Amino acid sequence: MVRNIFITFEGPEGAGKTSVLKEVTKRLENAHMEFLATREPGGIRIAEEIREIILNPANTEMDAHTEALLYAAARSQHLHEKVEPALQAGRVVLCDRFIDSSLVYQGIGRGLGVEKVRAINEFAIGRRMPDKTILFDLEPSIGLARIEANRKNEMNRLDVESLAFHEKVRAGYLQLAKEEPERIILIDANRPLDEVVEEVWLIVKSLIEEK
Ligand SMILES: Nc1ncnc2c1ncn2[C@@H]1O[C@H](COP(=O)(O)OP(=O)(O)OP(=O)(O)O)[C@@H](O)[C@H]1O
Ligand SMILES: Cc1cn([C@H]2C[C@H](O)[C@@H](COP(=O)(O)O)O2)c(=O)[nH]c1=O
Repeated sequence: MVRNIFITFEGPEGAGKTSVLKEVTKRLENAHMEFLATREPGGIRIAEEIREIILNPANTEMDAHTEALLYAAARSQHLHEKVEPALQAGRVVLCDRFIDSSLVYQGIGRGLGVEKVRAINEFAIGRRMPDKTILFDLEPSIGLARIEANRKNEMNRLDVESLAFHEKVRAGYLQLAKEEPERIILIDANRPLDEVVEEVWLIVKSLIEEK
């Protein structure tokens, strides 16, 4: 049975997207589901190399336009090389971040404007949008504290932005969720990890079953 569905995980830093994706992946494996779990920026060699450049804390001189274009370039390559083929093969695709991250981090956080950032992304990805997006909502101070508390988590060039930047990002996500309630499912990420995993698993399972 073809179950191609494109689901993205979005949210501010430390909201738990990566941790939850890992657990959901295990459950999909146990259910013998054909799926691809991937991330942005990255997921393939070229995009991982672009990721290194964007997130390197030493690259302090990077202009906001350059940053937006690099994210869009990584997204284009990742989409065409990995995501589209998986969807065409009938797989469930789960992706840790996608276009909404650019709309809020570059469009709102950096102040480039959502519509300008959307336009360069339309060039990068055409009409492809996620079927559903799970938005992990969390106060940025809590997410950043989670990252800092775990010494294994390195702070990247975006993590070290001011709290005010991260608060704009969160507000941007909540605004997007208001504008697109059909696509964006808002969840409260300020709960114990196992509770969040359970909720997200039920959402993913029902989306796949509805397909
Ligand atoms: N619900 C939770 N409660 C407490 N700690 C959590 C929870 N979810 C994740 N964490 C911890 O917070 C840190 C960040 O989690 P994770 O990497 O999953 O977040 P993320 O949303 O992917 O962050 P980023 O976008 O910055 O990569 C990790 O140390 C993780 O163990
Ligand atoms: C896709 C995308 C990401 N970002 C930011 C968000 C995070 O700070 C980093 C990615 O790190 P993570 O640990 O994998 O979450 O990049 C962005 O600003 N714009 C984007 O399009």
